[in-house]
Amino acid sequence: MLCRHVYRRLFSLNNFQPVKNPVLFTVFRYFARMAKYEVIMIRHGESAWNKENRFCGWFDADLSEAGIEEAKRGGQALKSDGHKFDLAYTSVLQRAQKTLATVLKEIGQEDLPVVKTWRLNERHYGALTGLNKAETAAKHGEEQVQIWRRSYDIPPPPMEESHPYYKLIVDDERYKDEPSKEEFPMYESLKLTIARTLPFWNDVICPQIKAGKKILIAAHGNSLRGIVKHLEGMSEEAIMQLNLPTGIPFVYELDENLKPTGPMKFLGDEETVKKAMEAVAAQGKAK
Ligand SMILES: O=C(O)[C@@H](COP(=O)(O)O)OP(=O)(O)O
Repeated sequence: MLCRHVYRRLFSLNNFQPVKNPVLFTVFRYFARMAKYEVIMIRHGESAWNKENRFCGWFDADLSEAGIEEAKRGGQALKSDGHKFDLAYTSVLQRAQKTLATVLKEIGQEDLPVVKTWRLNERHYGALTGLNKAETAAKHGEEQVQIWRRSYDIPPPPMEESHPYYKLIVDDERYKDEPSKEEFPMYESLKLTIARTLPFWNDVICPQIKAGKKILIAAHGNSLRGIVKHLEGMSEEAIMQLNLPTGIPFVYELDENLKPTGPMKFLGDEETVKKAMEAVAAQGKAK
C-alpha cells in the first residue's frame, strides 16, 4: 500500500526526470517493476492416463482418485492464501474441467463464470496417443521419447485414420464448431501448441487481466508450458527443462505490460513441488 502510494506520488511530480538522478532512477526502476496484476494457473490433477503413464493428448481421460485429491489440495491452498477469482478459463477436456470444478468448490466459488476452449487443450500427441511412455522409451529409446515430449519444434508422428483413437477424437461432438477442419491437429509440437494457445492468451485472457479481473486458468502440462514460455520469454532450450506438476497452483505477478515481476510461485511446499516435477520428468524413462 505504502509503496503504491509513494510510487503514485513520485509520478505525479511535474518535470520528474528519473534518468538524470541515479537515486531516483533506482527508485523508478524498482517501482516500475511493481506488480500490478496477478494470474493463477493450475495443471489438472493426475488423470487416469497419467497414472497409467500413457500419452494422453486429446484423449479425454478422467481424473484418477489421486487426481481428485490433488485438485482438492490445490483448492485448499488457494483458499488458505485467500484467493478469489472473477473468471476462469479451461480446456474442453474433462480432466482440466473437473480440476477446475473441484478447486472452485473448495474456494466456495462454484458459480464463477468459466470459459472453455479447445485452444487450452493439451498438445495433440499424434500417433503416440494411448501408448505407455516407459514402453515407448524401451522401444524407441529414452532420447527419442525425450525429443517427442520436450523438444520445442519436433512433433510426434501424426495420428493416422487407422489409429485406435482417431475417430473418437475427430468425430467428438465437442469439436463440431471448432477447430475447423484445417486447424484440427493430427499431431502437435510445443511450437504448434503455442501457435493455437497464444492467440487466446493475447486476445481473450490478457484484456481481462488488464481490465483488473482476477483470472484462474486450469489446463494441461504443455498448453501451460507454452504460456509460461511466452510470459517468461524463455528460450527453446530452457522450456525443455520445465515439467509442470499436477494439481499444484502457481501464481504469476505481472507488471503493467503483463511481464512477470518475479518467478512463478507454487502454492505448495518446495520439496513436494520438486518431487512432483521430477516424477513428471521421469515418466519418459524406460523401466
Ligand atoms: O498428454 C499427456 O500425456 C500429458 C503430458 O504429457 P508429457 O508431455 O508430460 O509427457 O498431458 P496432461 O496430463 O497435462 O494433459
